[in-house]
Order: sequence, then structure tokens, then C-alpha cells
Amino acid sequence: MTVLVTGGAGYIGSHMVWSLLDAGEAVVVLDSLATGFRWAIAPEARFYFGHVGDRALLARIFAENDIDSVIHFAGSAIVSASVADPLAYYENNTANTRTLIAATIDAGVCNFVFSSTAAVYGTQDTPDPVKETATLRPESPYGRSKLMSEMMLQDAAAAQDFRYVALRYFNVAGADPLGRAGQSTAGATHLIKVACEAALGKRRNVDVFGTDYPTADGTGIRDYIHVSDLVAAHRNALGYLRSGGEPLVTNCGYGEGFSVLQVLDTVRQISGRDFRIDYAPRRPGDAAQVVADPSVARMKLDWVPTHASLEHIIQSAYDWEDHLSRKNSFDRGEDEWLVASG
Ligand SMILES: NC(=O)c1ccc[n+]([C@@H]2O[C@H](COP(=O)([O-])OP(=O)(O)OC[C@H]3O[C@@H](n4cnc5c(N)ncnc54)[C@H](O)[C@@H]3O)[C@@H](O)[C@H]2O)c1
Ligand SMILES: O=c1ccn([C@@H]2O[C@H](COP(=O)(O)OP(=O)(O)O[C@H]3O[C@H](CO)[C@H](O)[C@H](O)[C@H]3O)[C@@H](O)[C@H]2O)c(=O)[nH]1
Repeated sequence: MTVLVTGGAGYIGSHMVWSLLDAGEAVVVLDSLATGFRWAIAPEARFYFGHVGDRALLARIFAENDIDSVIHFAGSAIVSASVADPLAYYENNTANTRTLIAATIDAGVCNFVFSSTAAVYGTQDTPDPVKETATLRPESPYGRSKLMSEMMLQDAAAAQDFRYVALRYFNVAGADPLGRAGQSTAGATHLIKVACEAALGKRRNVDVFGTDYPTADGTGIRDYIHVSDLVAAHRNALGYLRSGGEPLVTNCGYGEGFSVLQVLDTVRQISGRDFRIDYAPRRPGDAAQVVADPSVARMKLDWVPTHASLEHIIQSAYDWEDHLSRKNSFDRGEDEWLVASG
């Protein structure tokens, strides 16, 4: 049995591929390399260069491989970019996901794990950890594009022999403890990566977006989850579906929130380096506070996080950033050649 991982050249997908291979699974990756990297895909995985929206390519991939499950990471993931270009987000996150769901069902494959997001919740009435049953008020086209995909999955599962787990990730950060993968995104906007880059002198400063939120220090609060724990939740989701589990939507977060200023202080402590901080207006589409209630994942998926510490997350993100700084230009040249040659 083989697992198709879309977006397997990206940050989270590349960790997933390593984890599946570690567990003895066969893995096929489909990625357009829009934001991912050929070198980030573990060599033992079979790689198809192309788009999730390409129905003919999907049919070929299903025909050429003994796929029993799909894990769908491919997508566009930046909240502010979705505000600037909403239709691009509805196309890549909603329309292309529809194509993939249809091709998966056509191929007779019935297990589907989907990358959803805490951005489906938006700001809630209370600062309590949010449950899956909360009222959904996405504040950005990104959140809405993912929520529509969840709805398609729900409707498809009601009508077909098709089951899914939608994992609503909170803020994913950190890197593979074995140093094989990490977040390499060019022009990254995620707070922990941005702060590690600043600590290493790759950025001039860090902007704090909003100091007037209704939180203890006025800055946004998020639930940061280590990428290895997130990937473990996907492995459990796969096991759950393969043993006949019913469709499930569940949070993936720890249930503890940290403010932007707390994160920046921790990056300073761990790196031992100071960097410039500027206070800036709120970023469009951002919610004040988003913290998970993780009880459904614990109960239904037997998910037991083992990396739940902000210091540990930041240490691994910083180590990866340091590693990236030392990557030589030969690697970059090789990657460009592979993109050009497809
Ligand atoms: N990083 C987070 O904090 C976070 C939080 C919640 C949800 N997510 C979701 O997790 C998924 C992975 O995010 P990531 O942080 O690894 O992002 P990423 O940009 O590093 O990875 C996305 C990968 O998908 C590929 N891709 C994009 N569109 C494609 C298409 N149409 N066809 C084929 N490949 C395509 C990219 O080249 C890239 O390799 C996304 O769906 C994102 O919305 C991420
Ligand atoms: O340079 C920066 C970057 C971020 N922030 C702040 O830090 C917090 C976290 O921002 P990120 O950009 O790291 O992450 P988001 O919360 O915007 O979004 C991330 O988590 C979401 C779920 O909560 C979505 O899933 C989405 O895919 C993913 O990008 C926010 O309060 C943001 O305003 C800053 O102050 N300065």
C-alpha cells in the first residue's frame, strides 16, 4: 500500500514523507514546487512534478501506484496573501481540492487526510480553548477557502464510499529532531521562522503586528505546535481511517497560547542574540487569540504530543535556520536545475 502525499516538497509535507518512510510505508509525492523544494523530498519517495488541479496527471498517478490513502497538504497558506488575492486562494485551496477529491473517489481510494486550519474559527466570544463545535467565523479568504474544502469532504463522504479526517492545524513550527527537514520557505511570514531569521542576521527586524489586541500584553496569541507532533497526528489519522474510522474533524494544537512578545523573548533567550523589534499596525485577517482544545484528537486519534514546549519548538526551528544559512550555493543551483527540467 502506498500513500499519496500532495505538497510533499513543502514544510509540513516533507516531514510527513520522512515519517511515513520511517514507518515502512511506500510514498508518492505530487508537488508543483510552487513553494516547496525538490531537495526537501526524501530520496526514497517517488516524485511527480505537477499540479493537484491536473485531473489527467492525478489519474495517471493513481493508475501507476497502489495508493490506498491520500494526505493532502498542497495549498497556499498565508493569511495576508489570501486577503490580497482571494481568488488565487479559492482556486488553489478549494477548486484544486475538489479536483483531487473527485480523482481520489474515481480511483476507488477511500482514505483522505486533509490539512485544514485554525483559521476557520476566527475570533471567538471567549478566550477559552476552541472546540471543533465552535461557531466558525473565518476572518480571511484563506480560512474560508479551507472551510469550503471541509464542507466538500463532508458532503462527498455522505454520498460515496469515502472517508476523511480534516486536521485543523494551529500554528505549526519547529523542525525534524534528526535535522532532515525544516521550514525553508522563501520570504517566510510565520512568526517563529521570521524571528529566527532576524536572530541570525538574515532580516533587519521583526514587526509586531498589533499591540492593541484584547490580550494580556496587547499582542496576538497563538497555539504553537511542533511539526513532529502534527505529523504524528497524521499517522494516527491514517491508522484510524484504515481501520474503518468514521469521518472526523479535529483540532491539532496543544491547548496553550503564547503572545507574539513571549515568542520573541524566547527566540532571544534560545539564540542568545538580540534583534530589532518594530511595533506595527494589525495585519489584515489576523484574529486576536486562537488556542486549541485538543481533547478530540487525544480521544479519537490517541494523539499524545511529545514535543509540547515552546522552547523545544524554537530551539529546533533555530537549529534548522542555522543549518539553512550554511547550505552552500551548489544546493541552490541543483534545485533550480531540477525545477527547470521538471
Ligand atoms: N504552516 C502552518 O502553520 C499551517 C497551519 C494550518 C494549515 N496549514 C496547511 O498545511 C498545508 C501545508 O502547509 P506548509 O506550511 O507546509 O506550506 P508549504 O508552502 O511549505 O507547502 C505547500 C506545498 O504544496 C505545494 N503546492 C502548492 N500548491 C500546489 C498545487 N496546486 N499542486 C501541487 N503542489 C502544490 C507547494 O509547492 C509546497 O511544496 C497547507 O495546505 C496549509 O494551508 C499550514
Ligand atoms: O512578522 C510577524 C509575523 C507574525 N506576527 C504575529 O504572530 C502571530 C502568528 O502569525 P503567523 O504569521 O506565524 O501565523 P498565522 O496565525 O497568521 O497563521 C498560521 O496559523 C493559522 C492557524 O492559526 C493558519 O493555519 C495559517 O496557515 C498559518 O499561516 C500573529 O498574531 C501575527 O500577527 C507578527 O507580529 N510579526
